[in-house]
Amino acid sequence: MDKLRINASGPLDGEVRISGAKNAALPILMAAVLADSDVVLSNVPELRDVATSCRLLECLGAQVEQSGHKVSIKPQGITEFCAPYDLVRTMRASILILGPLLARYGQADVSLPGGCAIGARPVNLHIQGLKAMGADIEVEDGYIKARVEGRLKGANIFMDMVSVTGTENLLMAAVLADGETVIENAAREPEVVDLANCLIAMGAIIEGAGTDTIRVTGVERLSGVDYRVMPDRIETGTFLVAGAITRGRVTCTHADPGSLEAVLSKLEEAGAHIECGEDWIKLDMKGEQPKAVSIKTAPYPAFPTDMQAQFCVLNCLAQGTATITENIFENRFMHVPELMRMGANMSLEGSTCIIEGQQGLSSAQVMATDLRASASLVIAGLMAEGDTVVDRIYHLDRGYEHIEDKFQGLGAKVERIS
Ligand SMILES: CC(=O)N[C@H]1[C@@H](OP(=O)(O)OP(=O)(O)OC[C@H]2O[C@@H](n3ccc(=O)[nH]c3=O)[C@H](O)[C@@H]2O)O[C@H](CO)[C@@H](O)[C@@H]1O
Ligand SMILES: C=C(OP(=O)(O)O)C(=O)O
Repeated sequence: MDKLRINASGPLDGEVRISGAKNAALPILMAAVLADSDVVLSNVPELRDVATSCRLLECLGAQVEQSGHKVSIKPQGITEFCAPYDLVRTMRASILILGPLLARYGQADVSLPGGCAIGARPVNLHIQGLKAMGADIEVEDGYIKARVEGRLKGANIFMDMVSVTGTENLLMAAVLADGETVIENAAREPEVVDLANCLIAMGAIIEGAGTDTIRVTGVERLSGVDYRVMPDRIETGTFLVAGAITRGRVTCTHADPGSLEAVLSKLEEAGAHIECGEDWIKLDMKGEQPKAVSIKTAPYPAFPTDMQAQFCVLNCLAQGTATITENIFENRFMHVPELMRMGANMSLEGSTCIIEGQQGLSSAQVMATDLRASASLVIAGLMAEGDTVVDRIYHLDRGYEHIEDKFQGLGAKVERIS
């Protein structure tokens, strides 16, 4: 099994090209099921989750060709409607196939995704919303079995909690439903907006994406599309934090500064000098140690839970003491004990982590437990004397494209070992 070996690297310096967003690419790949002609996507990151999504589409009968960052999908041949356990268990976002299959073909059997390292992650809101649109749904033998006679019906849906994939699933179901659907308390994440833009380019009628009320007027058919996936704001944030903790200078190109306001404002509070252009962000610490910053995660536009682990590391290496409160997932501090093994001064009180900053960390063999926890251990290794070895990096390969090459391009000592 692959591992990453990281050594103390001095200030990072240089440019890194940001890839397409995993969390936008995955729903958009699933949306191809809704089209009645070819869908061609560009800026799709080469990630394990993307490969899994392509396998899932093929398993349904679609023809999928992947060449670099381009994925072409011919959805016309879909004749199977089951997302099997073997695929779903490796990627929770497989649940995003439920809405499109049901809306387009009236049936879907999707293995129930299990709990995972960061929390239980139920899908009750996805199921309730689809039921409100007229679907019959049973959970049997570990599968969500959904059926509808004819088209789904437009409905008014109030989501009890803000759910990103829940909003996306219901949005993809609503675009082919009969009549108007209103999704209230919808997620406002930029990836929801990217999906909505792609659906609109396919012929869907959607208003309000990016606000908490999305209105959809269902249409009878959607056509294929050529669509470019938005830049990955979490990958961008991860490289900026790596620049900040190493007191370096990092420019992210092909990025989307508008999707990162909460993160950039916390980096500025930490003492970073930030400059943005239309599609680039430059961070310069001018050789200074960052200052500790307190954070509370919450749905967009507030601070993203997917950047929480990386900011834990920033605080471990900052001047002062700060608290980080995780409000989205009940078990998303799995990186804390690993960082403590590297000498970090941290303690947990319920959903809050209290962190006292210091100048450096010590190396250790550490284990990645989930995607962003893994990223946090890699950046921690950049400020630890000796070899830090991060095990179980298949989590990282789910969400970061060529991570070791990108870090090497910034002067970091990060290498993949078998
Ligand atoms: C593929 C993708 O886009 N993944 C992102 C998505 O995950 P995902 O869409 O799975 O996360 P949600 O926004 O749904 O989860 C938010 C909260 O709602 C709860 N919940 C959700 C659905 C439901 O039916 N019932 C329920 O109780 C969850 O347990 C969690 O506590 O948003 C998360 C929150 O920004 C990010 O960390 C993930 O990177
Ligand atoms: C939790 C994440 O992803 P997923 O929802 O795909 O598990 C993430 O991207 O940090």
